[in-house]
Amino acid sequence: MDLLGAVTLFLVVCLSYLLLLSTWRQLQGRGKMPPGPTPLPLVGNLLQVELSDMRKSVMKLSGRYGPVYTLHLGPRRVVVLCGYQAVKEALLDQAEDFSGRGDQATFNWLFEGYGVVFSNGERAKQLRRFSITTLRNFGVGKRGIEERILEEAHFLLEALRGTKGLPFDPTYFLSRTVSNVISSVVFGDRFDYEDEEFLSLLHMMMDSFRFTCTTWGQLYEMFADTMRYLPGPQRAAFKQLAGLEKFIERKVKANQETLDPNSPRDFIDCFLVKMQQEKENPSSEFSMKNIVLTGLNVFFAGTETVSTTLRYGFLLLLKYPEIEERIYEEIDRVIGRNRAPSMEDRSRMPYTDAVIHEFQRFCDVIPMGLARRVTRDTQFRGYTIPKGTEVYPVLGSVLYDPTQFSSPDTFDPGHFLDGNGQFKKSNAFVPFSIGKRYCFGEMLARMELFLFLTSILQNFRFRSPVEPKDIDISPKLVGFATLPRTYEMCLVPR
Ligand code: HEM
Repeated sequence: MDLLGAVTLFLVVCLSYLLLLSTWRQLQGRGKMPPGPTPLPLVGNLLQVELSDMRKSVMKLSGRYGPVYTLHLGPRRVVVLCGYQAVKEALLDQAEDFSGRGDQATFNWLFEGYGVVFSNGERAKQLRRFSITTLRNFGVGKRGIEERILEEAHFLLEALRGTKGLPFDPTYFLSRTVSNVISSVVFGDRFDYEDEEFLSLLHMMMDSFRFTCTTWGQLYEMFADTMRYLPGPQRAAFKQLAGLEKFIERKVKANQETLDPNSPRDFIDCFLVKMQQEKENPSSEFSMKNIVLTGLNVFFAGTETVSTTLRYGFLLLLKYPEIEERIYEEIDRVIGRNRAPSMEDRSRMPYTDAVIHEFQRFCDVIPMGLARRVTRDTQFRGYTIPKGTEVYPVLGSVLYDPTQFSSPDTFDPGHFLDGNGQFKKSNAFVPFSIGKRYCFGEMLARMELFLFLTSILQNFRFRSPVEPKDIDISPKLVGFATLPRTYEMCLVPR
């Protein structure tokens, strides 16, 4: 055998060994893990999923392997939970076991386990408790924030009047407005709609969020360890996240310089005060890194989710003008034209409430949920899931569960109405997830959705520049989030 032959043989033997080792490792850890498609070495189940629509893929696989199964996203082994029953049994009935946080690879590039959303254990407990209390102290879930939302609605209506009935893309109208509500809490003030820095922050949030929904973003979920060092669209997302981090760092510094511990102005001030109070406590999680990343978590989570829901919801109303018509009737009957809407009106507006619930169900903004992790070796439905294993509670599979909703693929507010036209709750309404790590922005989000929608429809009628029958309400991207197609609309004063 010549030298070339010997080298080739050596390489083939090495490669085969590596492939066998990788397969053996993947299979070995399985024990009594839930069943699932057999993974290939290195790439896992890459060939069994459609990266352009992970929600569809994971739901299809559940048809074959059942509501609880194991999936290999490249080298990442996750347990997938599909359907109302499985998600509820895990996240509610075994809440403590499933209370850990899993990875979201794009965001992990920046967060690395810090900040309230992506932390685990004691850090997550301290940051979550603090964040909930502080938001409440700034009026979230109470009258205080309602006034702030209505004030912001006023600015929005003003800006919308400026469109003068001409077609416009509502994306930034909505994100500026929504973002200003959470900005008032986190930074103590709203931004002017024309503020260049504000617009660039919104772009950074929107673009990095969008990246997580693309095929490339899903590929990154699988091969982040390698791809993070390679060129590609992921680098633009990192740059946007870094830009957001820098902005919050500057805000924290400015607050530090002018802090009066006796009268905290915003979330950041409260965190700074807590840092001072706990500076002698070695197990305190109130650190510089956590203030910046928690501030960014709340700012980001409070912006993209609500504005995407409204944007998708408006498209649905353009498609179904008869539904819009019924909301007008309810607004005119309950609120009238001479005063602003209030949260007290909601219980007397079952149809509007049902439409908003149906927006959230149909839009399925976070379709795969935010990955969880089991906090200890966990017995679940006869399987053993080892401590630390990641879990995907597929919220979309609950929101579209045919055992819970009569016609899940149809946009129908009737899913939330009883025979008398009264609002009907559903346990499968889980866009904010459930259990120990459920979204604590839920109250705020629901107030914003109701007050912004009713304020706009009290003043304007929607018109679509294209025929309703030609409007495509299927999503443009489905990945970490579900995003609607880009569209234009016109507003006619009522
Ligand atoms: C339509 C609006 C919203 C939707 C659909 C939504 C959805 C979600 C979902 C699915 C999770 C994961 C929960 C889990 O793992 O169980 C979550 C977590 C979270 N959300 Fe929201 N969210 C919305 C609005 C907001 C708002 C307005 C805020 C601002 C306060 C916010 C802040 C958070 C935070 C901080 C977490 C992490 C909680 C934790 O890890 O303990 N969200 N959200």
